[in-house]
Amino acid sequence: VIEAEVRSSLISFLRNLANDPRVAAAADWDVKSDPCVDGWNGIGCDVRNASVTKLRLERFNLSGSLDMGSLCNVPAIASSLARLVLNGNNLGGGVPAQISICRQLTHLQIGGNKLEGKLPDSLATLDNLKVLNVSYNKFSGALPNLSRISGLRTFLAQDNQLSGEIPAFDFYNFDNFNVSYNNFSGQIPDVGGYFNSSSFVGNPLLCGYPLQNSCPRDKRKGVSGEDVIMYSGYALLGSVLVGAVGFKLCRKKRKTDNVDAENNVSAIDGSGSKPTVPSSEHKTSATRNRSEVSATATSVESGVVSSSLVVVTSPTVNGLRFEELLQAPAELLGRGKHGSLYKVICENGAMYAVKRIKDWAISGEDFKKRMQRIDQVKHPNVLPVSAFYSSKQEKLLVYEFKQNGSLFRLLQGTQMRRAFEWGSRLNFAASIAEGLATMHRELRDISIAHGNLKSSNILLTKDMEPCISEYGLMVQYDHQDLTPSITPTFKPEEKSNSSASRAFSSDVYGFGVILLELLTGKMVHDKGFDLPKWVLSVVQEEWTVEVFDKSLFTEVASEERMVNLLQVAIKCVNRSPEERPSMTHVASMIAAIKEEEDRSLGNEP
Ligand SMILES: Nc1ncnc2c1ncn2[C@@H]1O[C@H](COP(=O)(O)OP(=O)(O)OP(=O)(O)O)[C@@H](O)[C@H]1O
Repeated sequence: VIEAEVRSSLISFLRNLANDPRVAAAADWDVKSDPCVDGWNGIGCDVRNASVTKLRLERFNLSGSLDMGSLCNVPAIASSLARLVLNGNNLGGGVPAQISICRQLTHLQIGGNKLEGKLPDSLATLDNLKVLNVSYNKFSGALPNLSRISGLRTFLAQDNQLSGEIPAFDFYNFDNFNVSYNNFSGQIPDVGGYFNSSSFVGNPLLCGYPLQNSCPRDKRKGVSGEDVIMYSGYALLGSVLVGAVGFKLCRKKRKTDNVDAENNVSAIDGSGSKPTVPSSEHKTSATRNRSEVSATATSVESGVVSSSLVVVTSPTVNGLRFEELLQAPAELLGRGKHGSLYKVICENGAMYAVKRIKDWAISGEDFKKRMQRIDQVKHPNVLPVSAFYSSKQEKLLVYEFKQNGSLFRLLQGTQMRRAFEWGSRLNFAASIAEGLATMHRELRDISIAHGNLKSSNILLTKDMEPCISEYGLMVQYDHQDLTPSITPTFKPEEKSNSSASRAFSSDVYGFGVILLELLTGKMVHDKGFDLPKWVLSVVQEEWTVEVFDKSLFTEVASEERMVNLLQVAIKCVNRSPEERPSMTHVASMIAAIKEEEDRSLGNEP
């Protein structure tokens, strides 16, 4: 039964929306009845949790306004409402900023109304949004920085009076995109060939590909980049380093036994202003294979000087300076359960991905040892950490930024009929297995597994080779301590006698899921979809061929080897961790399949 507060807020929202008592009455919105049990018109529920998840009133003759406050200020609604669909009515007024309190919204569809004013900036904080349709309204002004919503797949804003520049969207992620017939200006961000001019026409001041009119030369640069910088400027380190007014980067002696990151707690809190950073010279030795440098932060409050950043020098990060990292604009790329990821562009053009993990209960010394041990194992299919930083509250891990994205994105593109052929998929499987097997072998003695293996953590190098990122960032399940720090939601319940072997077999499970994604073209990230379960049910019905990605059959792919790889995947996702093979075994099974594939290709006329 839906609680009274929810019912009365819904009634208030719906009555404002309808602006006509007859519509409200006809829709059975009655505070004395239950929206889920008595089936109010337009309301969708999750009956098990007694919560309202959808509000769908398309072409319902509504002529009122959006009173988002009465809806979203009720926590029980804000935490459950995923879809608000009001297309094709006569709604007027604006979109109130309180809409962002409804944090679970995945679909906001308010196209074909008479809504007006500026779209609130708070819209850009709706991190779960996948579909946003504001088309055919009277919206004006600049768009909020919607490019920060990494999961956005559909953005429809055609036929409004929107102006300003188009945010630097990553068009790769979009299934639908349309901003035609508005007043947008400036250069169109790189659409990467995913959308044609029909998505942009009818904006006289817009220029560049895919429109015919090229941009004036001096305006070409930095338009969309500035947007990103404006939004994100200093977001990363500004928020990390409040309270610290002076930073000095100093070269330290090679021995780093005095690096005690726990000391610098006082220099750090989580609020948000920009630190002042006096310039200082620092160069790492290019001749040394591995050197360590630490940056020093001084807290005004405490006067404590403390070490912070450890740069693990490699050819790609030689010369990386902490101060440069601090000053570089940072763009938020993702905010997961366990940390946020930022893209940082240094002055020299070098790009880094900085992972910020909060509340990892590991001592600074242990963290440092852990990172250094991981760094000692080198494999071409594993992305090394370039630098790391530790305080009691948070850890920062700096990686090279990989512009070609992740396997997750590659597979998503495949769902949109972009080619990813069988041979490459098999190579991916073999390379990831090799990389993971090496890491497992070398780090088994100190029990460091990956901990969060999934296709978005498999990045693509510039040669489109896969590399495993974020190895070992997750605290392991300690047997005594029953707080599982990281367990991807798709994993089955596991009962293992050793936390270490549990972590390694979890990686094998994660790898099995990646294999299934490669083979089926379906993504495990889709909420509520249990890919291993689905595959097993199909295979048990002896419809094995049905599981494979249809696009694989357009080429001469060996069905036999696909089935062999599927069998490896099924072994990996065994619900019992003890039954799963080791990664070394998995890698050798896949290598054998690959050899067979190569032989068969060689034998072909
Ligand atoms: N070094 C990198 N270079 C380029 N893109 C990266 C890099 N590291 C991660 N990404 C991408 O940035 C996005 C956000 O990363 P993030 O790690 O926050 O997401 P996630 O893997 O879904 O979450 P989590 O790892 O916290 O479970 C992902 O799409 C990921 O593929």
